[in-house]
Amino acid sequence: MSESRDLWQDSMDHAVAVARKSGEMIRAAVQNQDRSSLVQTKSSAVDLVTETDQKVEQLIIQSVKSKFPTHKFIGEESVSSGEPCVLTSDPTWIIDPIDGTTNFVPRVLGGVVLNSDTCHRLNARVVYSAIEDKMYTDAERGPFVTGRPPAGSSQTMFTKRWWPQSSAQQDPDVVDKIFSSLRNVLTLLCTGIRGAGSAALNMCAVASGSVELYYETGIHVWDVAAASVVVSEAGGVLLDTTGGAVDLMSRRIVAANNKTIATRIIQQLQVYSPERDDGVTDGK
Ligand SMILES: O=P([O-])([O-])O[C@@H]1[C@H](O)[C@H](O)[C@@H](O)[C@H](O)[C@H]1O
Ligand SMILES: [Mg+2]
Ligand SMILES: [Mg+2]
Repeated sequence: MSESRDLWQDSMDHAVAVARKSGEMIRAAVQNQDRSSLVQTKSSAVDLVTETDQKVEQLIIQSVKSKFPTHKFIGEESVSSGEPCVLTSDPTWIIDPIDGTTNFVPRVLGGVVLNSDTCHRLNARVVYSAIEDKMYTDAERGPFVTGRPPAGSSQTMFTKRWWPQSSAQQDPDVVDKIFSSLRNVLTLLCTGIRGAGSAALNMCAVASGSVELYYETGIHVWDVAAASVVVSEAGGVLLDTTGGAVDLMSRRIVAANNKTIATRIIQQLQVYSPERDDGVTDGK
């Protein structure tokens, strides 16, 4: 085994182990009737964080630091507390301790509370649906081949549901663009629309072939970093909502079963551009 393969395997093993520990913490919090009293807000009154999000992120960071002291981090709650959101060429763990906090708070569960993390540059990644106890780690096994054609199939009709999603928006112009895009795509033949309340789980649904498409603007790098690797490895397609190559810091993403489906939807979308996660403004 090469040195980089060893590091990849070590990182994957560690990510899986710490995701399982995080899952125990999340499930214990779900049993705790009082946890909604620990909810705070971040960038706006509808941007929620709980004590569990913060504790899980610290658990992951401390655990990874003790195993890989030189690795870097981009964590949702750390960035929210003022840490930089910068991707360098160093191995970097991109952490979303709970993806789907707005479901976690009122205990609307059903598999939408999860932990995702990824070690950028090694492509080690884990998306763990803590409530379902389902680990999305390997495109060759597990949930990806349970009788459904996975992403990457040649199916080009919308025979299944597809999942657009939007986080809360305060800007009426942006809301107009969201509804206009939705009106355009609803006129295409599809069997229905859904949203799990978790960007990462929506993308894993594309990877596993449960749905054909997911798109969203306003997500952050930690919402989609790990799941992007899962989609790619399952043979799916990732693009920017502009039709260009996906840029994880741009906060825009389309994940689809194949390029034909992605392109048909992109033609219907009205593009808007939230402030990038890395703060870069030059022409993007
Ligand atoms: O805040 P969080 O629960 O980690 O992540 C959110 C979820 O993925 C949600 O589905 C998506 O619509 C938001 O854009 C994300 O920010
Ligand atoms: Mg998230
Ligand atoms: Mg989160």
